[in-house]
Amino acid sequence: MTDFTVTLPGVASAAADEAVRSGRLSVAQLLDALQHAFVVLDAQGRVVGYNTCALQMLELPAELMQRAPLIDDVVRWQAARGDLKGDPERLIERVWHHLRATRASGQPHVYSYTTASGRTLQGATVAVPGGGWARVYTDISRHAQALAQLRDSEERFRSLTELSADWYWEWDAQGRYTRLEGRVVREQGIAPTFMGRTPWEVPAANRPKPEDWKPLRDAVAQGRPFKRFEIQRTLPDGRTYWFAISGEPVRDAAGRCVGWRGIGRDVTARKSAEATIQRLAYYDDLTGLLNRRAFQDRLRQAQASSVRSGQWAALLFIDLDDFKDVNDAYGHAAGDALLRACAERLRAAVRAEDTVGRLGGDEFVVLLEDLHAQPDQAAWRAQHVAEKIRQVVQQPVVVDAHDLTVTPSIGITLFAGQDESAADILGRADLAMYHSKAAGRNAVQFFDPSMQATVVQRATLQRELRHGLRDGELCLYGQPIVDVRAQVCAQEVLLRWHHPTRGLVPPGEFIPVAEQSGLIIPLGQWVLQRACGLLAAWAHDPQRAGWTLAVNLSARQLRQPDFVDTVRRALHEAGADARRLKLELTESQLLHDVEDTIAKMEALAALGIQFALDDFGTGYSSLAYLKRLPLTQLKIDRSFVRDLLTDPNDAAIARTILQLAQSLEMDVVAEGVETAEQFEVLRAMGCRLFQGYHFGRPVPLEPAQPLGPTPTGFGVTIIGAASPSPA
Ligand SMILES: Nc1nc2c(ncn2[C@@H]2O[C@@H]3COP(=O)(O)O[C@H]4[C@@H](O)[C@H](n5cnc6c(=O)[nH]c(N)nc65)O[C@@H]4COP(=O)(O)O[C@H]3[C@H]2O)c(=O)[nH]1
Repeated sequence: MTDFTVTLPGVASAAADEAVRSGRLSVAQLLDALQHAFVVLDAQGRVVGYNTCALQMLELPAELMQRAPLIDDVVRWQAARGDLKGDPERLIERVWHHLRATRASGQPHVYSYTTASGRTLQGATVAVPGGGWARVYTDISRHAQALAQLRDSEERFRSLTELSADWYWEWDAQGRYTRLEGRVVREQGIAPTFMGRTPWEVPAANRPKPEDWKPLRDAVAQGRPFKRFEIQRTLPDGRTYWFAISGEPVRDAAGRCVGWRGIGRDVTARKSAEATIQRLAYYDDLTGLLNRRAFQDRLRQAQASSVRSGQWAALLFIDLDDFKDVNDAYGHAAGDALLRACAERLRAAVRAEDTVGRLGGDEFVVLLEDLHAQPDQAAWRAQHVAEKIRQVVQQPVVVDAHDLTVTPSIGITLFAGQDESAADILGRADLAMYHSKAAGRNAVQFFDPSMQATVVQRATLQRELRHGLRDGELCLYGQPIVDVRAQVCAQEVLLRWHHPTRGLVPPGEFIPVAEQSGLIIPLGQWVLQRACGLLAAWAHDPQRAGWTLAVNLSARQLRQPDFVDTVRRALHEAGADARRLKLELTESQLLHDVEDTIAKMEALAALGIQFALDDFGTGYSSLAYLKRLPLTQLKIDRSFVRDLLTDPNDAAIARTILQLAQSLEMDVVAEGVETAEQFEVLRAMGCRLFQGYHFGRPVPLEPAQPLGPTPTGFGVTIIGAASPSPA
């Protein structure tokens, strides 16, 4: 056995090199210490050197190696033991081929094999000067094992993604897909669309808006894991599918997020099952309307929201009269068709935000929310909708060439708040519906008798108002507006209705009825025409020629598309001076469709018409918005004037309005001035125009009355009787 004393530059440390050089450490010992096996062959391929590690690692018997065997014998021995697989003679041929190739090329030959005992060795053969070879072996069993495990795990992962509905994905740190794996990915052909893009860059049916992606993008931005983020996409073949992705950040050694990985799961089947369950659980199969359970839920929500909004809501209970007869006479299929037609008509008769349900059989329910803060106004609106429903339901439905007609009996109840159960409310509406049936069917009844009375009264009033307008029962009164010297400079037109049996009906009672029924349009037009007529007549009267005439406008009038033309025509036909006409609006009227309102006001202002803002201070006017309107006058609401002398708040409000008007270059009229003291205080505050009982109550404007002295002694001239008329 030869012991080598060679220097291996770069392999051993300088100290080891020194130790070897000085003979204190043999190369064999050094390689033993490094856990490398070392075998040296001479030019004939005979083993001329080896270290202890070679015997252990290669598991070669010392007797064999001490005989200085040919490499051929060692190979035969190893093949016989099963370390090397194949025919020994062919193996020997291969060994020699590599030995020669190594010498010819000067390059080492590196190879690995697994012994019969399961050890994986990596060998490197180098040609050494003088014609021999050195072979160094390293035991790489642990590394090979780890590699095999990794291969196994990759294999398992691959079959998992092949067999399951889940797929695997990886993103870079920006959330762009960098890897997609799995059968589903292949089958759905999504990889070309996804790769290199973030999920939010690929269109999704359920997330059309950028903010729909916020939860996912936040998780990515903050490096947080996320679970089951659901996305609905349309496949290239047009089918829709749903998937849910879950992921976690991948971090580098410093803990920085360098990317993401996770799984995507096809949840289409679950989604469609959920949709079916939802439909079955909440919707009526026949009509697609909400079923009883879902409707009761909505009713409870409506109760909660009425608490927040302070608005009344109504529940309408609709039962079809004699529906059973249709079923008996024409069969169930015809009955079903009729129910479906009714459902459609109900849906069409209400606003999109109202709720329609079917409780079963021929019983339908309609929920109307946010009707009004006042119960009687809410009742009136509910009645209006119920009447519309009554009309549409009784239209014939053609089924199998038969004209089928049913009439509805409708019960209404109003509710606000959560003091009663949804079942109670339903019960009340149901009871009211029975009253409708008892009252002869095809009718609408309220549960609450006083509500019923109000609604009936209003319906009567509406009918009578229509007749009253036709029969000349309405007339114009005027109330003077005076200046600081208490001289009349304008009049406000106030409508009066001389009812044949009820006497004088105040406008507060009939204007809302006229507004709701739409009668306000012809009524308002009539007022405008008469007012213009008056202005034209005054133009020839030196005492009144300088007066302006203020006319109240309703919100609905202003919303008429041809409103500007209507006013222009009224002025033109009467031959009145537009500069003498003032239109009074309230703040709430201006809130509706601001741009349209401004456009109309500007068109009218261009004709010379002036605008006053009535009841100022009681609404929500924003100053920025006030500045945009062509207003010339603010009217301080009489509620502030009433307690002016006793309530410092009201005084402060009045003063502020005056200052505000001054800065906006507008006039101010103080309304409801009833005493000389109020007049004095307001005058001292800088108010220049006044209106109120102190100067004159509203009195008939037509036919024109002779002017007379004022009873207040302020030198005010009023039109009409010398004594105040009832307002
Ligand atoms: N307590 C008190 N009240 C005073 C005093 N001075 C005047 N009033 C009353 O205050 C109301 C002023 O009219 P408004 O604020 O425009 O309020 C009007 C206006 O909004 C509406 N209205 C009247 N005529 C018409 C009209 O032709 N068209 C429209 N759309 N609405 C009208 O009806 C409302 C009520 O009118 P009226 O009952 O005539 O009531 C009038 C008038 O009689 C006072 O010193 N003390």
